[in-house]
Amino acid sequence: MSSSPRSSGLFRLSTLGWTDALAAELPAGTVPARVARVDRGAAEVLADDGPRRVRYSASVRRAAAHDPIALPCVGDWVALRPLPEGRCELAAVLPRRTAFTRGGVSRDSLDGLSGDGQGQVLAANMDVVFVAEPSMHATDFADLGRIERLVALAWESGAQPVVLITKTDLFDDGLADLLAEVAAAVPGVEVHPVSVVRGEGVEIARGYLAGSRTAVVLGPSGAGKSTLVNAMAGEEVMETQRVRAADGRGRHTTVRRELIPIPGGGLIIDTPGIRRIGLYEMTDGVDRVFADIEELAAGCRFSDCGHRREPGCAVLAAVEAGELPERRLESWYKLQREAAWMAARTDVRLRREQTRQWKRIHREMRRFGLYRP
Ligand SMILES: Nc1nc2c(ncn2[C@@H]2O[C@H](COP(=O)(O)OP(=O)(O)OP(=O)(O)O)[C@@H](O)[C@H]2O)c(=O)[nH]1
Ligand SMILES: [Zn+2]
Repeated sequence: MSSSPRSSGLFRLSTLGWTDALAAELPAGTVPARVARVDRGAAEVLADDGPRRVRYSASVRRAAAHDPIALPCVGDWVALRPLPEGRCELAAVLPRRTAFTRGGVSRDSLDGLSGDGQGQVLAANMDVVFVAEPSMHATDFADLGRIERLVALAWESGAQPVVLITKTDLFDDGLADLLAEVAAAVPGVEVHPVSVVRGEGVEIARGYLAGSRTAVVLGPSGAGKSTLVNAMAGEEVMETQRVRAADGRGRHTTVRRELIPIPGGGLIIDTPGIRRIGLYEMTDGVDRVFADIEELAAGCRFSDCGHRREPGCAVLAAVEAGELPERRLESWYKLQREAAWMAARTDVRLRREQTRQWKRIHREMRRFGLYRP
């Protein structure tokens, strides 16, 4: 991989977000690149000399088989190791500064909760998480519960959450009320109306990328994520309204997840709409979304108040007084339950993992004649 002065590789890398801190993590004999897209066992990366498709090294594949979190994902900085004939392999994923991780989804589900305790990283090393929620979706208004869930995950990612209420041109009346309701659902988070049709909010969204910052856009299918990314990039970079040729049902959906450099600076990651997004391991993501309720709870008579029927409950009093929507209280219960369930699953998974490792060690000891039960 030559980096002639003409191609000014370092300049190119810095526009992709490369920093000295990252340079310190780069293993000897490798060169850096940023993942623009992943598919089975290979990634498209942006290196100093342009895009390339690279396969995963054996050690990356092994790590990923052990824990899917270790799989390269869009936004990752990776180390490429040169191979013969000018090819190279993806030899390592550099430590992630931030990561948006959702709980794994499996077939078994319990009480409406599903997951196997494993996570999937949807995007890494972003500074901002845009939570895109349509103001109108079919006949429904913006889903506040979905916003709360995605913002909790966004806080947990380590990046700054920003809510974008999209397609506001479809909304005649009451937009200001809706925006106020959304703002109340995510205290401390900036909320902006966006209409690509009217060209509203696009510049505000672009402003978050100033200084080679990276943002990811997450939200349900049809939220207008790709349309917004196109407007920000000023060109048709994502396929929108793509008709599925095979069955002709006319469903449009983004099939590729991509890291897109924005003219004028910054990068944006588009993601396919996800129907159900489970919580992953939570530290304070849920607490931050419900900071207002946490604050109210400090005023409950009992310090272990469950806010269900206890006397002197300040949370229930706020619901009674119409200061706290009951919907929001229910949403808090639900996300707390899910976070606790996920934590329990993670514990089970870790224990199982340890047992597996012990069994392997015992097997090997036996093989080498070191272990006699
Ligand atoms: N009225 C209106 N329609 C919009 C706006 N933005 C996007 N749309 C339309 O909404 C539909 C979905 O837009 P997309 O950009 O494909 O949505 P997406 O969120 O990327 O969807 P997935 O790729 O399935 O996740 C398309 O028909 C767009 O033309 C907007 O600001 N106003
Ligand atoms: Zn209480």
